[in-house]
Amino acid sequence: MTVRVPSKINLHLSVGDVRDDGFHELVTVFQALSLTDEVTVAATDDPGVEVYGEGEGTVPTGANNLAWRAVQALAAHVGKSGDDPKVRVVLRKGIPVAGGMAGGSADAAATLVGLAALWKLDIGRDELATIAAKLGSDVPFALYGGTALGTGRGERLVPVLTRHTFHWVIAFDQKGLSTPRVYGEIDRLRAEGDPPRIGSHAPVVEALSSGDPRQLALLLGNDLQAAAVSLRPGLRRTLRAGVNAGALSGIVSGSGPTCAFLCSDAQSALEVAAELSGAGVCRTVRVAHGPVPGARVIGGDDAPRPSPPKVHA
Ligand SMILES: C[C@@](CO)(OP(=O)(O)O)[C@H](O)COP(=O)(O)OP(=O)(O)OC[C@H]1O[C@@H](n2ccc(N)nc2=O)[C@H](O)[C@@H]1O
Ligand SMILES: Nc1ncnc2c1ncn2[C@@H]1O[C@H](COP(=O)(O)OP(=O)(O)O)[C@@H](O)[C@H]1O
Repeated sequence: MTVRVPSKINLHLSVGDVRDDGFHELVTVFQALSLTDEVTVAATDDPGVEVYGEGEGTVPTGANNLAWRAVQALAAHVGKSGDDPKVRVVLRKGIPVAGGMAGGSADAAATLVGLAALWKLDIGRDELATIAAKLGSDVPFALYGGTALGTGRGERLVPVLTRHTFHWVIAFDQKGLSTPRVYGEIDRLRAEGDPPRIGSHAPVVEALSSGDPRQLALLLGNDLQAAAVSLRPGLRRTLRAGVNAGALSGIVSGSGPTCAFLCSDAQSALEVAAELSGAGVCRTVRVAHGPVPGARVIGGDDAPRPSPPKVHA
């Protein structure tokens, strides 16, 4: 069973204070993008995880892989527990690792959807979302996709109306940034001074319903950007280079270090991507559009072997 699953960016990421459980209270607007991973789950006598593409050779393939944690969580939920569920998970990754685009969360969500189909479970997306939330704050969104307002630690979702397909250029950095480290850095910056905080999400939601990328471009905001830039100062140059290349605006995606640039249309995105590639400020440049749907089965037992993730335009 093969599942395609989107990455995400946060069009708006407002980070509140740290809670007693160590998580920060968030108000965020997620958008799912066409930069995807593909996850195949199959019954096997040789259980485990294989990783190809982004992160091949560095992403853990053992019990720490979020996809494997999803296998165990779903097995426990449906009473199939055993030490080692007899499942093989193959990840074909197009989403940058530790990039702030929720690739690990995407793989966990895809594994839940793929296994539910493989095991022919009578289980809805909302029930999967309760399991997903225990695996990580961003996992439920990868199940639903689209554009959504996230609250709590990001796991409580309501859909947001969008009237437009938005076109993005995505700049991958040389190496990833750890999410807890970036949250720690924003706490440190706030303890030392008072970095500006982004305002309400309401104007972003309005811009999404109007569908005007120019209006949306003025409103993109991320409270974690200051922390990501503090840990990775070169991101300032990347953000400038995207705008100089013709993007309407640029933002650090979630906890970074990936940068996302909003463009006026598909043609402009191709031009910005070409120019940014030549600027020497990042490892890889991709174009993507959003919103796209959440994790969905694209191939079953009888289907032809799926092609690798389509990450180029
Ligand atoms: C920042 C965001 C924005 O969407 O995504 P990424 O940029 O990492 O993809 C998320 O909040 C990341 O969500 P996710 O990566 O699922 O985080 P989790 O596994 O739940 O938590 C990892 C760690 O991040 C910190 N964390 C996460 C979520 C939150 N609301 N407050 C936090 O402080 C905590 O230190 C936690 O231990
Ligand atoms: N399936 C997976 N894909 C990517 N990373 C994973 C996976 N499972 C576990 N990890 C670990 O989680 C960390 C964060 O991964 P990722 O979800 O890609 O980043 P982010 O939280 O920035 O969006 C990685 O550094 C990696 O060690």
